[in-house]
Amino acid sequence: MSAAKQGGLAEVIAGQTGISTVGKEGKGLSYRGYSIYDLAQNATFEETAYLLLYGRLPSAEELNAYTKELASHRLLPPAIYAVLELLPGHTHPMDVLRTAYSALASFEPEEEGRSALDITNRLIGCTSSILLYWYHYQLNGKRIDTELGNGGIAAHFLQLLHNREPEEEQHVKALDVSLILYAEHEFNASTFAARVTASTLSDYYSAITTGVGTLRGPLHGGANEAAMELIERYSDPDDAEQGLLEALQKKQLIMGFGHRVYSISDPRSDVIKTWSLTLSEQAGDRKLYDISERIEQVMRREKKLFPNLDFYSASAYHHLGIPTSLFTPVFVLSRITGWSAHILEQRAGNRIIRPSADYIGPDPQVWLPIGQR
Ligand SMILES: CC(=O)SCCNC(=O)CCNC(=O)[C@H](O)C(C)(C)COP(=O)(O)OP(=O)(O)OC[C@H]1O[C@@H](n2cnc3c(N)ncnc32)[C@H](O)[C@@H]1OP(=O)(O)O
Ligand SMILES: O=C([O-])CC(=O)C(=O)O
Repeated sequence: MSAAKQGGLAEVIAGQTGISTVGKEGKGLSYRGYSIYDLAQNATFEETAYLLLYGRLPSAEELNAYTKELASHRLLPPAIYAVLELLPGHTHPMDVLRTAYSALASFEPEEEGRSALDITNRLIGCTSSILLYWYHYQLNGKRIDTELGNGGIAAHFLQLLHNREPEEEQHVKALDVSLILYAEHEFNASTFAARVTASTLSDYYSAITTGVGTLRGPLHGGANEAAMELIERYSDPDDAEQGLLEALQKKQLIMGFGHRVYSISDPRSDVIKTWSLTLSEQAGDRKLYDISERIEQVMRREKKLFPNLDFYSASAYHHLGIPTSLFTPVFVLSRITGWSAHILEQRAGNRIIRPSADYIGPDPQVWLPIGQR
């Protein structure tokens, strides 16, 4: 490894987990032993959340009760709606989520007989309410009813976003699959950061807001928004190829490509790519998909790099009518499950996470009184 490539805890085993594995060669992604492909094909997001949080698949009765429980959390305390109304329209929606979670901590703290699991379910259930109440209020001063809709998390999100019941069952399914794919990924940066916070015996909300803040960066969850900005820059695939070659010549990072663990492909990318194509064809508009595919070809040819989950999520979300600034918050809606499972696992076998550093600073110095410096 070159000197420049040191750091970032690359390939360091930083602990144990029973929640998910990306496999030894980074291609066998599974949650609690279930392949991501089986889950994306057969499960719902609620079923996946249950699996991650309770450690096993639910029975039909348990799933029904759990889905209802999550739906019972859509109403927020009046003070939270008031806080959301105070946040200006230029606030990044990730800041909105972080702030609302923090505010909720003072109204529904962990200490008052609420377990971390209770709060997890509360946050999964009310995240769309937080995000879309703020979004509509800032966009057109409208105070939406956040309890609307009978469906699960994906249907609720789309209903609040578009102010109507989702017309296309395929749209709900596509978002549901995306939430499954985004739910959990071992010791990624935001999960690891949340575990560090949990390891100090801090409260659950602090660990979750740590996760939100860490996910926001474009090298991690923020890459889905950056990927959309990239794709939208180009008028057609040839334009994209030319633009990309110029960007690579300038040594620019192409967001939505590469991965710390995977070296050949991200197993989640094929699944979301298929959905991106389905949604594009359904919309009768393949422009973004075709541009994305050309970018993928150029990245493979020029850099031997492959799209990660964030890349085709961008065009898929676009066809679901999700504004780009809400892409990373949708990632949060899903990843709360993974973060929470890890916070619980960390607490169950806790030892404070505190690595050591290799000191490369100055040799011991002679103290100079302030007047002599
Ligand atoms: C759901 C998720 O969070 S997935 C990750 C989302 N993030 C992104 O898509 C951001 C773009 N990708 C990246 O920045 C990186 O690939 C990361 C952050 C995902 C992984 O980082 P690292 O493991 O540190 O990758 P590393 O820097 O070692 O990459 C190896 C080489 O490939 C290059 N490279 C890696 N990704 C990219 C990229 N997206 N565009 C251009 N070059 C890249 C690096 O510059 C480096 O080149 P060098 O050896 O000449 O310096
Ligand atoms: O694992 C990582 O480093 C990033 C990632 O793909 C995720 O968090 O889903």
